Amino acid sequence: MTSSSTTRLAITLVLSYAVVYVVKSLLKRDPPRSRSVALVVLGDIGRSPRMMYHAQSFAKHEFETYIIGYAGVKLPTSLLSLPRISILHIGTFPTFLSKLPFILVGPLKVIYQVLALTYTLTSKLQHTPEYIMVQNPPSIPTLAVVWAVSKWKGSKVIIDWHNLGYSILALKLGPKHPLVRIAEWFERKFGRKAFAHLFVTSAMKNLLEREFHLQGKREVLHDRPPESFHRSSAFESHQLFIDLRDDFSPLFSFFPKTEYPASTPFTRLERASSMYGTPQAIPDQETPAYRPDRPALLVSSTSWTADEDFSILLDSLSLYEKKAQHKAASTPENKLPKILMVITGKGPERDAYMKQFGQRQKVEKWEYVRCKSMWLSSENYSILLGSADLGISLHTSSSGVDLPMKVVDMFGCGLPVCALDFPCLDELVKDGVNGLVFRSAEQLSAQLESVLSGFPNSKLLRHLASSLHQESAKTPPAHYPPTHVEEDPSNIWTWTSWEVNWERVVLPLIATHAVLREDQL
Ligand SMILES: Nc1nc2c(ncn2[C@@H]2O[C@H](COP(=O)(O)OP(=O)(O)O[C@H]3O[C@H](CO)[C@@H](O)[C@H](O)[C@@H]3O)[C@@H](O)[C@H]2O)c(=O)[nH]1
Repeated sequence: MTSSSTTRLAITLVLSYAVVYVVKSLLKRDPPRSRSVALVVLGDIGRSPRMMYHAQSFAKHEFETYIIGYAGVKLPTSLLSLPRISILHIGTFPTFLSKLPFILVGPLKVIYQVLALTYTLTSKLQHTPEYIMVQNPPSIPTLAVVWAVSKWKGSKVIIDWHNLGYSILALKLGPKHPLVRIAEWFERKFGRKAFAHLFVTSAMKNLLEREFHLQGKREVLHDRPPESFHRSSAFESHQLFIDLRDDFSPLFSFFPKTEYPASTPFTRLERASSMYGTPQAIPDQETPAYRPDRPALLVSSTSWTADEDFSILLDSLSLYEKKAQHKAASTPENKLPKILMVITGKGPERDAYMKQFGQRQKVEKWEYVRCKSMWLSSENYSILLGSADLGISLHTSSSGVDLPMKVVDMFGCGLPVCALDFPCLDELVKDGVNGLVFRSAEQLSAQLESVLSGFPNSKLLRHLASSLHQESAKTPPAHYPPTHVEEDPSNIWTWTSWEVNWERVVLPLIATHAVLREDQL
C-alpha cells in the first residue's frame, strides 16, 4: 500500500469513528444540569489565566465546573485543589496530518477541532451543562460549535470577549484579505446571539454593541488580579531568587557578589537589629532584606505574539546602556543602576527575539543591561512580579479595545509599569499615577533613566509604586480618582480583586440558580 493511500485510510477511519460518536451522543438528550458550567478555550488551558480564574470562581460558588482545552503547561494548585473542577483535554491535531499540503491542513484541522470539541461537549461531560462559557478568540470553529451544541442540548452560552479573532488574523494577512473578511463574518454571525456577553473593556462592549448588534445580557468584566497576588515580602523574594539560582547562573559575573543561600543577586540575610522596619525581624536573627547594590529588576510578561513588538524594548535598553556608560564616565556620582530585564512567558516569537537581545548585547558590549526569558510556575510568577522594581508592557491591541492582562497582574503585585500607548490603555494605566505611558523606544529609555535615577531610592519609582501599595485592594486607592464618564457606570474606575469583581458582575447574571450570599443581594 502506498503512503498516500495509508494516509487516506487513516483520515477516513478517524473521521468515521468521530462521526459515529458524535451522532450517537447527539441522539442522547438529557436536560441541562443546573449549577454546572463548561468553560471552553481552544488553547493551552494553563496559559489562559482569565478562563482559569472564571473556573475557580464558578467552582467556589458550587458549580460543577468543566474546563475544556488543550493540555500544556502545568496548572496551578489553586485550581487543581478545588473540588468540583474537572479538566477535559481536547486531543491535538495529529502530527502525521500536519505534513500534508497547507491547502488540506487548514480545513482538516477545522474539521478535526469541530469533531473533537463537539464530542467532548456532548459525550465526555457527565451531564449537559447549564452554561457553556466560551473564550473568544479563537472564534473559528469554537463559536459555531458552542452555538450548535447549545441549540441541541439547551445549555445557555456566555461569550467571554477577550479580543476580536479577525483583528488578530488581520495583523498577519492584512485587513482586506478574503480570509479576514470570512473570519469577521463568522465572528459576527456566531457571536451575535448568546445568553450573556462579557467584555474585557467598556470600549469593546461599545464597539460590539454598535457593530455586531449583540443580543443577550452584556457586562464589562475588567481583568483583575486574584486575591493571592500581592507585593512580595523579602522572605518570599529571597526564597524565589534561591529557587532561580540555576536560571541566573549564566549571569553571575554581571551580578554583585552572591553566596547562596546567605545572599542572592537581589537579597541577603541581615542581622535583624540592623534592619529598619522589617516586620518579620526578630532581634539577633538573620532575616532577608533587599541589598542596596542590587541591579534594578524589570519584568515584562508576554505570549510572544505578533501584537507585541519587543524591538522597542531592545532599542530602549540599548539607549539606556549608552547613557549608563556615559554617566559612569562623566558623572560617577549620578551613576545609573544595572538592569536585569526578565521577560516571562512562552510563545512563537520568543527564540527569535531572545537571539536579537543576545546579539545586541555582544556587539554593543553591554555592561549595564542583561535580558533573560523565563517561564515560571503560577505561584513563582506572582512572587517575581511582587519582587520587581518596574513592569514593562508592550501590548498593543489588535482590535484597539482589549487591555493587557500582564499590567493587571503587575498592579496586583504593587508593581508600577511603563506601558506602550494604544487606544483605551487609559482604562487601566493612568499616566504619572500608576505608571508612565510611552510611544517610542527613545521615550521608554528616557523614562527608564528618570525612574531609575537614584535607584534603589528613586523618588519617581516610589511615587508610582505608592499608588499601588495601598493593597491592590478591595477599595480604590486614594490616588485614583474615578474616571467620570457619567453615562456609562462601567467606566468608573474601581480596583478590586478578581473574586470581588466576578461576584459583582457575573454572579448576578447567573443568580437564578447560584446561591447569593446575603452581602451579595
Ligand atoms: N504561570 C505563568 N504565567 C505567565 C508567565 N508569563 C506570562 N504569563 C501569563 O501570560 C499572561 C500574558 O499573556 P498575554 O497573551 O501577553 O496576555 P495580555 O496581552 O496581557 O492579555 C490578553 O489576554 C487576556 C486574557 O486572556 C485578555 O483578557 C486581554 O484582553 C488580552 O487579550 C500573563 O497575564 C500571565 O497570566 C509565566 O512565566 N508563568
